[in-house]
Formats: sequence, structure tokens, C-alpha cells
Amino acid sequence: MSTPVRVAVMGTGSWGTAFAVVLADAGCEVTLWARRAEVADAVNSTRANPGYLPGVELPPGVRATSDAAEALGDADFVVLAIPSQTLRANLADWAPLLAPHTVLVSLMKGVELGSAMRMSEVIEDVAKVRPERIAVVTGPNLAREIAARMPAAAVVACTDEEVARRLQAACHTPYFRPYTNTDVIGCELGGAVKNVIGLAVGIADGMGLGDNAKGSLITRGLAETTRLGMALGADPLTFSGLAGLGDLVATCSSPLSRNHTFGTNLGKGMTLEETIAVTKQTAEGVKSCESVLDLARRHGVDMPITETVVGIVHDAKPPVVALKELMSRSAKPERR
Ligand SMILES: NC(=O)c1ccc[n+]([C@@H]2O[C@H](COP(=O)([O-])OP(=O)(O)OC[C@H]3O[C@@H](n4cnc5c(N)ncnc54)[C@H](O)[C@@H]3O)[C@@H](O)[C@H]2O)c1
Ligand SMILES: O=P(O)(O)OC[C@H](O)CO
Repeated sequence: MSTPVRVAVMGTGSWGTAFAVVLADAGCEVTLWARRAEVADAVNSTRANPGYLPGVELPPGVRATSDAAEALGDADFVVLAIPSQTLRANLADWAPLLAPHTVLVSLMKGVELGSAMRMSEVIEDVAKVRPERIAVVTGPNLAREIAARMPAAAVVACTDEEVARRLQAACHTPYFRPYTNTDVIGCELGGAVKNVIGLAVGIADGMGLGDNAKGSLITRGLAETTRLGMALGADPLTFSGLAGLGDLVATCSSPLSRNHTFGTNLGKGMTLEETIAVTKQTAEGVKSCESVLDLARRHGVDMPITETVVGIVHDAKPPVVALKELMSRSAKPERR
């Protein structure tokens, strides 16, 4: 019998825990790292993480620790499942503990504020590992559905296709179907920008603007994501795949999406402070809308929906005013 693949999952939130279930179901030995010792103890003694995934029993292949060195020591894959804006500081602590052969896997869908770096770029910068040892898992993957073992497809991206194939095998289960892709830039941008478009669609839903508005925002959102991706060297076809259209459709249709729900609350008239207060988990688009816009401006890319979301979320622009401005932009060809 071959030795099981050892995986450290750093982050015991919704997606870290759900992905740990996937990995264990695929036959991996998973160590889940929690910031707080009491969370790790509760996971080990109750086989559950009710704060994030109530009602989900964790399989025997998952155990938890709050000792990062214990989790990271001999891991074949280290899966990073924390909020994007906290990656740099956490990884600086973890980098000296990484085994030389470890592949770092980002589950995060954000762009760093200030540097406008994608998560794989932050990993390369902080952990000083080559891009061939950095992978990304993304796609239409709402954690609650995956943890209930409902069917989903995903993308496993790495510039080294062989590494992507190894990770694909490590997380392939009867309900979770990962495809490989070597376009890391496109896959990461698809995930980060869909959160911003998810906010926009949520705002429109909250305002009661109807399904034509939703279809228009999804499509034009995909157009501006693709423009940014092409400016950064991504393959435009990636955006019609799971990391682009697939994730946009799931996020913009589901009440389980934190970004969509955040936007809906704003669209219904809640203030930003009220919306933040009722949001218990990470809605990456709230911070990443600013870093995505920053990235777009650095590359001279027009992203009107992202700009509108930044106006509403960070500049307190009333959604009705933002809508009027978006609809009164000059007429344009659909493709340019
Ligand atoms: N939940 C999903 O359905 C889903 C699916 C795909 C991708 N993602 C992405 O995965 C990433 C993690 O999201 P999540 O849903 O697990 O978030 P979450 O809010 O459910 O959990 C975040 C976890 O990070 C921990 N954390 C918070 N601040 C931290 C810090 N400063 N240092 C270390 N740990 C900290 C929290 O304690 C928690 O365990 C995000 O980038 C998100 O976009 C989420
Ligand atoms: O809950 P959200 O909005 O962070 O979306 C979760 C996943 O990214 C959907 O694929």
C-alpha cells in the first residue's frame, strides 16, 4: 500500500474545513490548523466545526492542531485557507517551517491591498518558492454545498502541469471533480473579480432591479474581468471556464455566497457598518474591489462595474446614484 498524501490545511473557516473533508474523502491524511487551541480541541473531540459548518461530521482522516509546525512539518501540500489580506503576515511566520518539497496551494480569492498582488504572487514573494511549487484551487465551490458532498467541479491551476495533476488526484472524489489548468493568472483573477461582481449583483438584487440587470452585470462583469486578465497575460478562454463564468454564476445566484449576500444587504439600504456587523464570515470582494481597481488602473484597464462597487462600498455613494452613473456611460461596441 502506498503512503497517503499528507496535507496541511491552514485555516479552519468554511472553505478550509470543507476542503479538508474533500481531501480526506480522497484518501489524504489531513491536518487542519486552527488559530485558536480551543477550536482545534473542539474539532478533535466533537468531529465537527459548528462555528463554520454546522451539522457536518468530519471524516476520520481530518485532525486539527493549533501548532503550525506540527501541521506544516512533513506536508506534501500546504493549503492556505485564510482571508487574503492576512496571508502575508501569516506566511512570514510559516515560511521557515515549510518542508523543501512542499507545494503551496491557495484557496483564497482576493488581491492584496497596497501591492495589488495576486495570492500566488504574495506566496512567491514571502515564501521564496518557485511558481512550479505554487498551485491554486478555484471554481464554483460554495463551501456549505461541498461539505454536504453535493456535486461540483473545480480548477486546479499550476504552471507545472505535473504538479497540477498530483493535486488533482489528491482532491478528486465522487462529488468533487477537479480539472487542471496551467493559467494561474486567469484562474486567480476569475476568483478574485467574481467576488466584486457578486457584490454588484447582490446590490442589484437588493434594489429589486430584476433578472435582466443580473444577466447584464454577470456578462459585462465577465467582459471586464477578461479585459484585465488579457492585460496581465491570462488566457481569455479561462474566463469562460469554471474559474470565470462557472464561479460567477454560482456566486451571483446563491444566497450562500457571502459576497452576494453582502451586496444584497447594501442594495436593500443597510449602511456599510450595519452590513459588516451582520456578516460573520469573509466577503473578500469588500476589500478586493479596491485592490482589483488599483490593479486595473496600473494596467490602464477600464472596469466600470468594479469602479461602481468601490464607489458604493467605500465612498458611501448611494446605489441609485451609482446605477444612474453606470447606465449613463457613453454608448460603446460590445467588443473592443
Ligand atoms: N467559503 C467558501 O465557500 C469559499 C469557497 C472558495 C473560496 N473561498 C475563499 O477561501 C478563503 C477563506 O475563506 P473562508 O470561506 O474559509 O473564510 P471564513 O471567514 O469562513 O474563515 C476564515 C478563517 O481564517 C481565520 N482567520 C481570520 N483572520 C485571520 C488571521 N488574521 N490570521 C489567521 N487566520 C485568520 C478565521 O479564524 C477562519 O478560520 C477566502 O479567500 C475565500 O474567498 C471561500
Ligand atoms: O461566499 P463567497 O461569496 O465568498 O463565495 C464562495 C465561493 O467563492 C464560491 O465559489
